[in-house]
Amino acid sequence: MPKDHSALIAALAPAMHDAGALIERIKAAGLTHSDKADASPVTQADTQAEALLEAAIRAADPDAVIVGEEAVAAGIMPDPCGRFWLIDPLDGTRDFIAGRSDYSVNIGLVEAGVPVLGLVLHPPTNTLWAGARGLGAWVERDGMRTAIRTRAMPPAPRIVTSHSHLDERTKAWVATIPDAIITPSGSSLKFCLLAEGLADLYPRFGPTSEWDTAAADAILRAAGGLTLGPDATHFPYAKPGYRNGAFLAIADPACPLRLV
Ligand SMILES: Nc1ncnc2c1ncn2[C@@H]1O[C@H](COP(=O)(O)O)[C@@H](OP(=O)(O)O)[C@H]1O
Ligand SMILES: [Mg+2]
Repeated sequence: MPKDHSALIAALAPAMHDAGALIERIKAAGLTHSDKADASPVTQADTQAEALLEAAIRAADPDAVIVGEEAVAAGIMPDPCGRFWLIDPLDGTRDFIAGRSDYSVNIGLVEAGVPVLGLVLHPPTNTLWAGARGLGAWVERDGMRTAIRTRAMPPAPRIVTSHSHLDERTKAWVATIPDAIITPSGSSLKFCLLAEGLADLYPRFGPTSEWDTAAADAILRAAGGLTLGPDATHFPYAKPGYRNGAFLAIADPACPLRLV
């Protein structure tokens, strides 16, 4: 029997901090990066952090199916199934390489196509967001845990968009929202801003993979928000190749906005 969600988060949180510390050490020592087969960048930090996180999941959940971004890049991709973990050891690699601070470490658990548990760490500040279906969501800063919740939609909504991959369709959608305040940000931290009640909408038309979004999406859902696909149903996981199409993350579930 796998541990319950609360015990899994407690067991994995130390590994999240260890992965963050490892990434910061590698950054301080001077980064080199190479390009993967899909031309996206990878650093030593990505591969070493993924090995650490995969070992931690195996220790906490011995029969786990684990899908890691770097393992997939190396040709190891289990088929989507009813229950599996997703690891993105360093999301926002372009921002990381560019010297910006919005990158994150991500572990998510998907059950029956729904992201039900997530942990997201921001290495530069050692901030950890976590949450699970039925448990709520929280953030830990300086060892202090605070419960988090999404906010009601304000008259001037804050919209978060990708720093590195902002496409024309996303720009066009954002332009239709009156009085929007746009905040560019890298990585899954955009979902965390919604979960924490600091932003309202995260539209994304360009492609991502499920490891980019599962952990933080689980935290957003646990904090009261939702993520919808273009057909206005809950954005599903366990898709072929773990490929994400367009989605709209929404803080306030009463918000009527949709992607199309
Ligand atoms: N063309 C593309 N195809 C698939 N994923 C893409 C992509 N362009 C960006 N991404 C994903 O978007 C993530 C970055 O998100 P953001 O732009 O919000 O910072 C990247 O994560 P990595 O940095 O882990 O590779 C990458 O996986
Ligand atoms: Mg990523």
